Amino acid sequence: MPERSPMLILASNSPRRRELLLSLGIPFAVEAADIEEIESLDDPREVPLRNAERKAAAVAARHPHDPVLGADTVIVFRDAVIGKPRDEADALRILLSLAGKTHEVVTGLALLRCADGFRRIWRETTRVTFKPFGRETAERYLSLVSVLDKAGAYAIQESGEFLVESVDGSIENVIGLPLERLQEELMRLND
Ligand SMILES: Cc1cn([C@H]2C[C@H](O)[C@@H](COP(=O)(O)OP(=O)(O)OP(=O)(O)O)O2)c(=O)[nH]c1=O
Repeated sequence: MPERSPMLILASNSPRRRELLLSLGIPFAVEAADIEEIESLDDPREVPLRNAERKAAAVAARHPHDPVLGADTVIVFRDAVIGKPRDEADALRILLSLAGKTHEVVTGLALLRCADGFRRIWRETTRVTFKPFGRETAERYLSLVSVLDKAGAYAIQESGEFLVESVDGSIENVIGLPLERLQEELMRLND
């Protein structure tokens, strides 16, 4: 028997995910998985799914009676994954490569509970189109926003208007946690 009532655990270091999950008004605890993330696979859209599953599984193994949520956000552009930039120069290169074009922001989600084998793994995609900006705008953006911990070297929630022309899909998904489907999946935990 568990020593306390089961509680949702968010397997993440991301303050943005914490804030988004808080907005659902569900009690939860946070315990980061700290796994090594996969950076590429033949199918780039599989990368966030596998990473989300690995993050959730690492924490779920330590708390078999609690449901655990893992998530991973990547950019997919020209059939390749763009993760977090290595350094400022890499960030500038990434932003310039995305300027004037449309990319996908793909978040993988995994909700696992070891005790009864509950297992839901899904992904959500948002299409983001960047303005056709040049080096000056990209450098100005990088001087304003800290991007080294952000997939694709930008944060739509921080001065995103510098870069973003349009968004097709969930904005929360771009920030790291798509809430609508998540809410539905969380309700299944009690079925
Ligand atoms: C594109 C984009 C990404 N991001 C963030 C979301 C994610 O936190 C991060 C992508 O890295 P992730 O590896 O998905 O997450 P993380 O390392 O921050 O946290 P953890 O693995 O512990 O859950 O980039 C934004 O905040 N805004 C954006 O516009």
